[in-house]
Amino acid sequence: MQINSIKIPLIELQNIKVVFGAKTALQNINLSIYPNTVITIVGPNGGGKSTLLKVLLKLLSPTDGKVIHHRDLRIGYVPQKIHLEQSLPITVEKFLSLKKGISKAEIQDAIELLSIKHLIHSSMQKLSGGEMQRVLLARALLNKPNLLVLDEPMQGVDLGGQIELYQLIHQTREKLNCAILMVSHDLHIVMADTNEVVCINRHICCAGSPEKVSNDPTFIHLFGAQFSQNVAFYTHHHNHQHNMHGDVCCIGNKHSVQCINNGR
Ligand SMILES: Nc1ncnc2c1ncn2[C@@H]1O[C@H](COP(=O)(O)OP(=O)(O)OP(=O)(O)O)[C@@H](O)[C@H]1O
Repeated sequence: MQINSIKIPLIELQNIKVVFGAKTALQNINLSIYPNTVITIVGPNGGGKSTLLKVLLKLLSPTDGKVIHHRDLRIGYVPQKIHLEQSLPITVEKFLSLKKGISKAEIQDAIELLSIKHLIHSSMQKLSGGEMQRVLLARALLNKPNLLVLDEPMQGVDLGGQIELYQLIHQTREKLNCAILMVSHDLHIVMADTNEVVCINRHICCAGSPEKVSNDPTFIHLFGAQFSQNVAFYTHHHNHQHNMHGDVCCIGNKHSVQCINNGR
């Protein structure tokens, strides 16, 4: 059975609770991830985001609750960072070929999709933050995932690189038609293409569209009113607006003062 119906989740979390010793890291977590959707998980440090990813990926068994993976689920996972042995240099090409059961053609496809051909002979240990993220993304795509899980993909990447990397993630999603689940602090960059934001602080504090969440008092309390306004601004989806005379006054993300005022 194809899981292209919006009704069948790729992953379902039911009443998840995770306790570490005396500490409750997560409780009452109910979450469904549907095909072709983009979910961004936000929350304060120590709020349980990484723990939630581990539970989702079945790397950690919850203390209580159920994790249901659809049988056709194929996950591509981009971790926050990987540990590389400095004394054992490995090229990008070799690193990508370590994944079992993957053909040379599939590696080639991923290299082209992520535009990393110029890096294939480079040592993994010498890549910049942005280059490393591209390589990790290429590796995650090798098994043609229908769910891409990204744990803070913009960490260690400079601002210009972040926008470029995010565009690559966006293109990848369009090409593979996959769902994306991402933990990110860079809401102003990722929000525009996010269908749902889930704000976690041990439990789900608020969830919904970026517009809805950025106006939620809990979100404003956690992230501040100014930040919340920026998020609302970046979630403005139209690629143009008209002024009172009917002329187009902004295109893409480039807004003139006039159109911002008109938009309010
Ligand atoms: N293996 C563990 N043993 C004990 N406590 C843990 C363990 N893993 C996580 N914790 C605790 O659970 C809480 C949630 O941690 P988690 O790493 O999931 O938060 P986070 O939202 O990802 O944080 P950050 O934004 O700082 O990465 C923290 O208080 C953390 O100290």
